[in-house]
Amino acid sequence: MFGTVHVWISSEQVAHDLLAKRATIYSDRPTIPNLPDNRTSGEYLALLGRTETWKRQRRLCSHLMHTSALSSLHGYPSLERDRFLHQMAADPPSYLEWVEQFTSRTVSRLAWGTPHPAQVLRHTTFGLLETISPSGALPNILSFLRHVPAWASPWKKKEGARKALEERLFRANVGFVEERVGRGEAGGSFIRTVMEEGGDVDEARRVVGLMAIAGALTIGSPIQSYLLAVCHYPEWQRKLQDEIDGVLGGGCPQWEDRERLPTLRAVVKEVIRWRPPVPTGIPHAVEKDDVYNGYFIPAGATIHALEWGITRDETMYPDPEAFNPGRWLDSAYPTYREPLTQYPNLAGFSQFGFGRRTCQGIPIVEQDLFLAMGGLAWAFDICKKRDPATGRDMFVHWNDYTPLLIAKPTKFPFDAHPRSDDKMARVRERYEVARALEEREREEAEGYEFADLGPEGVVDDDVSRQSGGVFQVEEDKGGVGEAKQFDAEEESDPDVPGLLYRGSSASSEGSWPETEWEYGRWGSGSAPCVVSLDGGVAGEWKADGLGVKGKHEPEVRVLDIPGSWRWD
Ligand code: HEM
Repeated sequence: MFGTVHVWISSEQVAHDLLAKRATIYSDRPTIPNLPDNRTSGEYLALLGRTETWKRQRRLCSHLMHTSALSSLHGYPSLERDRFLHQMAADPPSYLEWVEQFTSRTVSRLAWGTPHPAQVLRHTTFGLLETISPSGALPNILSFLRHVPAWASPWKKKEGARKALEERLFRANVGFVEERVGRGEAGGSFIRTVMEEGGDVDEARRVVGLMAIAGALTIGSPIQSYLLAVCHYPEWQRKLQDEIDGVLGGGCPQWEDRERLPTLRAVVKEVIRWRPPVPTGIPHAVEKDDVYNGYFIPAGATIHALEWGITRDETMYPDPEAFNPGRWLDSAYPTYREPLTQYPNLAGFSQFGFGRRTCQGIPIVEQDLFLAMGGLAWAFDICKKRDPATGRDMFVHWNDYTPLLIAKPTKFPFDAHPRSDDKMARVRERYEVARALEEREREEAEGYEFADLGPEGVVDDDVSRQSGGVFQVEEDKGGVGEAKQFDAEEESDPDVPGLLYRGSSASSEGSWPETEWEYGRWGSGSAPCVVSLDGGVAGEWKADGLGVKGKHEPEVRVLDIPGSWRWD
């Protein structure tokens, strides 16, 4: 393809033979045309070539993950899960937002001991995903476009602005931990561990940043796929609920219960198999000419372990299109393994890659997914939504996923019926604990400048925008919304992407928490966003790939428009 040889592997055995057994030559990464220094810059460990920097960074990443796993990830996933269940109970249609808040807040806590950077992290991470995905930026397909000079390249401008913001975010986060360590108030985090051990904080800033990036957007995919799976396979939701109720006698699954909940672990693993979060894998590169089964593979070829294909192998996964956690629990299946107190688990699963480049985040993935899916099954009966007009189930797609490197199901309708009043009372109780902590954390962070990102960690500026203004909006949410300050930015260059609006809103009657909003103008997102001016609809567009970052998918009425702001 345009002068590069690509090798696609859709068999786990072949992937293992090449990428693991011949790891000495198959552990490099290819150059990403739209991020041409990815192999050398030391910014993103997962994208580095097989260099000394990669080896050092991978060792550090592995050490931090191990240390954190030993302390059960400081209980952060469980704390955020309780908040997540509460959000889901309050407003199920906004599940995309709640899922992403759950994953990005959890990983922010793990990385820096605070959830505060989560919103900006989501923003910068999504941008990086676009930068490196084949479908996210044209130079990744038409590689000669990488030679377009920076001033003329919309991709370079966009990436430059994104990177600058990310850099400021990561520096600010590390500064925050430093300050808190100095005061003896820092919660457990990867960065704190490095500081306590006298490690290289400068390098750790990048490694921990990459770990946060890796966790912020990936884990949401299987949580959303779980919701999709139980809409199509309600019998597995029932089996899961039977196990949870039978074993825990009404309690909500905690990480300590994992040995006793094999069905829950099987559901977690099967969701990942059924809908691989990284369906095309992250490519390796081969450093020397090689021959395998009569095929010549030239040095420099890009090697893709096609995770999707691997999960469709009928010898390993009979009836592969079916969502069937039973394949991990019943000795009649080739994937069954004993003892069930330990298996199934995610260690060594093909979906996390091969050889020396395997994923380092499995302890986080495993705990986040166990708690999130276990909590959802414990609290809700998820089912297809009934159309009030026809009385029929509304359409839920089967496999309509987003096109970037990390694939997620596009939005679909469902109902989340609370399973009992008692459970909802417990959700509220546990949320109160999480909320009290959040209040304290908000106060702590108040005096701290998170890279000038604003008191709520909202993106404050972006070089891709060229002028700005401030105006007021009122949101349409059953008449109980409080109008809040909104920042709007005009973009004079329609080809330069960026946020058009951002701001925050809160209910004046306490019916929903303060939330942040971001609206974009173009991109691949699917949430429609309507903006009206002076009561009339002035424009309608899809929110950018970030989706609508607030809790609502509202109509926004602009009340006051500054002279500098122009509709275009
Ligand atoms: C559902 C969630 C996740 C999935 C499906 C996933 C999957 C993957 C895959 C397929 C690779 C490439 C492996 C290869 O090249 O052979 C990878 C690499 C990596 N992952 Fe994950 N990952 C997930 C979450 C995480 C999390 C939470 C972290 C946080 C620490 C993480 C850290 C990494 C790192 C550091 C690498 C690069 C390793 C290297 O290049 O040496 N991942 N992951």
